[in-house]
Amino acid sequence: MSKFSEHNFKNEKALIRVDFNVPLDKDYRITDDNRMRAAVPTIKKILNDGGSVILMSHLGRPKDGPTDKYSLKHLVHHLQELLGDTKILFADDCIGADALAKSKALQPGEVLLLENLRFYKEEEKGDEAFAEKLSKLGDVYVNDAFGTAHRAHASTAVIAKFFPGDKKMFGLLMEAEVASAEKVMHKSEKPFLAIIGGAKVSDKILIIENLLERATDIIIGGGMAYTFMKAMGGKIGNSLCEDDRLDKANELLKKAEEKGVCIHLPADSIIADKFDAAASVSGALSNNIPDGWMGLDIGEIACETFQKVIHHSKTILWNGPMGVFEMEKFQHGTKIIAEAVAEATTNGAFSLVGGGDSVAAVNEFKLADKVSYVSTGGGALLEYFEGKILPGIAAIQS
Ligand SMILES: Nc1ncnc2c1ncn2[C@@H]1O[C@H](COP(=O)(O)OP(=O)(O)O)[C@@H](O)[C@H]1O
Ligand SMILES: O=C(OP(=O)(O)O)[C@H](O)COP(=O)(O)O
Repeated sequence: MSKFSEHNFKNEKALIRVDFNVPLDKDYRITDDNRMRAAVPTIKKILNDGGSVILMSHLGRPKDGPTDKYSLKHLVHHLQELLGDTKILFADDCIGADALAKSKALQPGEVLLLENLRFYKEEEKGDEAFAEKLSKLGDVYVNDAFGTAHRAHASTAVIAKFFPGDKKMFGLLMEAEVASAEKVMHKSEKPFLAIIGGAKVSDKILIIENLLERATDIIIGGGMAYTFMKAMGGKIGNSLCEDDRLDKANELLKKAEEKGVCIHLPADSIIADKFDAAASVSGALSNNIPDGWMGLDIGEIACETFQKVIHHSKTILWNGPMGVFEMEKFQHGTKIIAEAVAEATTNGAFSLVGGGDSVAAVNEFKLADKVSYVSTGGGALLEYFEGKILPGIAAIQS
């Protein structure tokens, strides 16, 4: 494995796996370009060295080969805006004669964007022959797709074997993602707090289990808190609950006690009479929610308790909102937690925020630059903190 910043790309064609899997509206306008912007420093360093760049990515989950809806051609215009004067070409296939000819003719300072890798089923299958064909397009392989690092696909993992050790490396984004995730996972200064929220316990069981080995405190908020509340004998009305996970919730609580990890659940909640922005709203203890009502945000007591825990922590990992923050009436808790994490960061804590909704929340509250690191990974970051080896990382590090 070679170090990106030490590599001189002059006259080289760098084949970069990026994660340009960005959300598009019905008119193909990009509604969140974070992942594209995050790849720009890597692209610019190569161009500034006098190299050229071939970008490959997936977009969405196309099932039936080439589909206009999932074409990366919709991204060319925005990429041009992000890269200014740089000449950008598009190949309407990611392998084959046209892609090969365009990559061969690419001049230093130019960028070639390839069509969606997932138009070939071989990509997701991790097909070796397909990976080898992709590898022919560049002299150096750069993996900058942290958002897709949990996939053992042809372009994210298998392709690495077709490049020698000094011609495969992480890009700047991947380096930063891996460094901040490793800092939290393996070098966390204590007290280490994990804030886990969002809708479903089932999505977060493995991460909680793994964090029980490392964290000092775990705050559990959002819809998933009510499964824990019910498991402890509470009355949760119509709040979100996964009845098939009640035993698991109890098991996690017991394990936490045995390991001396302090689990913090929201003592009180903002409750609503329906899941609707126009619902009637009231407050209740989270273990005594009246029938017909549901907890959609954490309450004031919970906010205060959680703020205190956040302020005395030195390492903070945050994944998942505290309530239905998409509706204004239920975003208070998530906002308070975001502000507390930002304050703790100002006071010296290291904070890592990841997951689509938590990142959307810190962006909405304009706090993204007040936390230590905002990850571009959703599933990838979760799997990392579940303790899994991410194929996209392993393929470069091995
Ligand atoms: N109390 C709640 N009841 C129902 N849904 C909730 C509640 N709290 C949070 N949610 C929902 O959880 C979703 C986010 O969960 P999740 O996808 O796990 O987070 P992330 O993307 O940050 O990992 C949001 O759409 C939010 O509205
Ligand atoms: O958006 C992505 O993951 P995420 O929704 O977990 O953040 C990545 O681009 C991976 O996409 P995939 O889940 O279709 O493999």
